[in-house]
Amino acid sequence: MSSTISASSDLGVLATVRRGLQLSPAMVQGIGWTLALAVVATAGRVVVPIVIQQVTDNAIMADGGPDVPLVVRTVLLALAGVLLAGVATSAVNIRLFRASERGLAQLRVRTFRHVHDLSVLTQNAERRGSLVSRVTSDVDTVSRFVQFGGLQLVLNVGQLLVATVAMVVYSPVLALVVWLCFAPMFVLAPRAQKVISRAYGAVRVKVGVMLGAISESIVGAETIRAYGASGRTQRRIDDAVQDHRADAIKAQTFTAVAFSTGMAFSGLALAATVVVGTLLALDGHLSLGRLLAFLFLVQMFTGPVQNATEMLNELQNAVAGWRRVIAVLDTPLEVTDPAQGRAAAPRAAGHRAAAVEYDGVRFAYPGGPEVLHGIDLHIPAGTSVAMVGETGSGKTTLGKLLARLMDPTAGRVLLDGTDLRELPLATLRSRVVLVPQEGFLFDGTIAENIAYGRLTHDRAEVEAAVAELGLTDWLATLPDGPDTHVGQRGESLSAGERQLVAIARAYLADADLLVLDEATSAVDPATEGRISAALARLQAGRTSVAIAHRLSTAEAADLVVVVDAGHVVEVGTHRELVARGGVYARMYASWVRQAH
Ligand SMILES: Nc1ncnc2c1ncn2[C@@H]1O[C@H](COP(=O)(O)OP(=O)(O)OP(=O)(O)O)[C@@H](O)[C@H]1O
Repeated sequence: MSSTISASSDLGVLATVRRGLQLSPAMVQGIGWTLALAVVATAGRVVVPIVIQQVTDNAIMADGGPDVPLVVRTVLLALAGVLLAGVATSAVNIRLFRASERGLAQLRVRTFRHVHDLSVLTQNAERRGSLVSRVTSDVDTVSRFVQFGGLQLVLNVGQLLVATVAMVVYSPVLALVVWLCFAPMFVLAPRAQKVISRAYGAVRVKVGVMLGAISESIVGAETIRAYGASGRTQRRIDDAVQDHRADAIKAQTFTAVAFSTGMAFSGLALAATVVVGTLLALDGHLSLGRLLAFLFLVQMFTGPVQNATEMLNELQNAVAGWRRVIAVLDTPLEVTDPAQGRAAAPRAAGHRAAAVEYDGVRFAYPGGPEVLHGIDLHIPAGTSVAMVGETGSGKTTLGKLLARLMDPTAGRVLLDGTDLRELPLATLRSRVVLVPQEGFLFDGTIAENIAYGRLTHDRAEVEAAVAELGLTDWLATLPDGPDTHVGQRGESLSAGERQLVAIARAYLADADLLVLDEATSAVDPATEGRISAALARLQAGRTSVAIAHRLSTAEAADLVVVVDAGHVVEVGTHRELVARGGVYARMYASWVRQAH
């Protein structure tokens, strides 16, 4: 059964951060030094209040009148402290940037590889645009936090601690007053954090939906136009954008409320300090210098508390992003490499045909009914097979199982007696090649697209393959020959030309077993002739299973397999099956009637 990717992992905030950091170890490399530098940077910030206190109490208010040399000495010392703090701050910045970029690159690569390895079923279940958003925008929210918010968090926590220590040293009573003013916030903050966290989680999900809708409308632009569905598509995108907007505003509103609440508490703390501090000073419990220094310290204290809401905002966003990335990484791979991971068997020079066996194969698409009901079928090595049957009978599903794009829900598919699940994927991919109806062409030249079959850069190999398939003349008719650009997804080529490129690509891949999903698009007779000839050469000496849409393919095949409603109902040569007068004979008779 295919697993679908959950919208978001349900790990708690701390667990998410811990897991996120484990996934990008480079992010925390050298963090000890960075934290040590951060301590220096924050300690430097407390220099100014201390200087104010020292200068006021010991120099300006000195018993024998102002002591100017002491002022100069203290200020110079302070200057050195502030400079050191400045250098430490920029070092922290640079180190955090470098580490986070390295870590995020690890995360992107890891997530992308995982997405790539997920079975086609899982990828289908999750809208592709949404997957793209996880590798891009979700990782970016993590990056924003790690690079900016993370630094602020480190510095602010340090500043909070340093300010608290200095306040306690100067006046424990006033320090208590400040803490009491903020006490309600410390109680409220975790609750606010939960609400904000949920709100940002919803925003991340909506970003995925929005990107999904937009990318689908771009990929399917032709169909949308052809069916005059622009209005409907536009409405779907508009709705997705509006949904995202509504959720983003909600999340931002929560953040704004939290921020202004923080401001109110800060104002309260400052006012209380002025009142209580003045009373203490009047009673002679607090010097003027200490009172002045304290006012600065309160600012140092409130700064981080106010920033905390902003950081909380970024942290929430990052945690939401991290959770969605983690959910992708936690989706189990279905089509896994065999646990023992034997190295790919060295390829014998030249190809050799492979025997295929379906052994009690059953299959159901995720959440759907069973579509294959116990298939038993033996295909001898070197046979060309045509699978025929009504639309929806299960032919393509049988082909996909053979290329192990997914695994059967029960039973086994064997290649030369080995269960496909036990073959290292590298071996499987080199031995079995699926030629889909519409082979995906990448933006590049024809030669590059053919070379994709073997990831070769050897032009001679490509040209030899083209020649062996009898396509040299055809290629010469194109504007730039093999260097003709195919455009995005091959849109500058005709459907027939795209098929020829796909055939040449498969030929170069030199597999032992070919799974051909026959194209249904009609092409002109000349191209049709070329395709048939090239296909015949491609199939020669190999085992091939064609999902046939034309009975002419079945006529030419060694073996015809008739699939009906998820069962194999007839197997034999074309002649045998016509003579048997069963399902195939009826299909053939009706095809002959239509064709003539
Ligand atoms: N990705 C999918 N998710 C869910 N159900 C699917 C999926 N692909 C195919 N099916 C269902 O599985 C059944 C078999 O489909 P399959 O594509 O194998 O048929 P087919 O014989 O190849 O049809 P056609 O000749 O039209 O290509 C159908 O009922 C189809 O609706």
